Amino acid sequence: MTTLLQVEQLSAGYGEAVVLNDISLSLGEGETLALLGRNGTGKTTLMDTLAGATRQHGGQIFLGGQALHTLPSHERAAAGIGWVPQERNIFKSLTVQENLTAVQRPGRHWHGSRAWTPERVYELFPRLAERKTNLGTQLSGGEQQMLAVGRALVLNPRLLLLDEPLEGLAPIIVEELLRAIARITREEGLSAIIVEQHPQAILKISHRAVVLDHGRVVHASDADTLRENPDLLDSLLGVARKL
Ligand SMILES: Nc1ncnc2c1ncn2[C@@H]1O[C@H](COP(=O)(O)OP(=O)(O)OP(=O)(O)O)[C@@H](O)[C@H]1O
Repeated sequence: MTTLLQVEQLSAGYGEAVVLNDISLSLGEGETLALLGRNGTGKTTLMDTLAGATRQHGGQIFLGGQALHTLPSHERAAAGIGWVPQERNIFKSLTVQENLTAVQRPGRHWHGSRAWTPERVYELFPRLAERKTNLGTQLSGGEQQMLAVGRALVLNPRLLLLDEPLEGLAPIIVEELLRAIARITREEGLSAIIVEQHPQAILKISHRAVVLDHGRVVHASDADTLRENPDLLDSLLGVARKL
């Protein structure tokens, strides 16, 4: 398995405050990582740090062998990071179609995979196809999340970062998004890191799992180890909860 992402002794935070301490992890090409932990343990900070949106205090990040830690955020996007932050950064004053075409990088795709285009995004999310001419403000929360994922896909990333993509969505939309995420990752082989508060659904489609507590890695294994051992999962998240 070729290593896609290599994180070494990463520490980062906001201003002088250090939130992440000595984080090391790696992810293979085509693998999905479930990033777990109770509230406030640093999951979002880690995603933001990979995307270049925090203050890095130490350590290194490599994507496909290329050093990311020296690059500003927009150059990390060009290097292959597709970031879907918690706040779903879509352009609300543009239509669905404009949101997708504004950021599209049509010429780029990796390892012979099929390039993502707005048309492919519509095929993945038929609800968006019906809303092509709607403004971002006219979309439901679920549709906004689909559009946020679609915007990251048309950048044709090497690594997709999904921060709580299911948060606050109706069960039927959660099912649709989970199916789409499984298709993108499991079937199409796009590498991803997914932060989620409800771990079972994400562990089912992930290869690897990492649990954070107090900004440190307290568990790293294959996803099945945690999925098949709910007591271990509870104790990892439960221990964190008591602290
Ligand atoms: N912009 C910020 N400035 C300063 N501190 C912050 C900022 N954002 C988060 N923090 C702090 O960093 C720590 C980790 O927060 P983070 O949001 O990364 O955790 P999380 O595991 O993603 O939690 P959640 O599940 O609630 O999103 C917390 O102590 C939080 O207060």
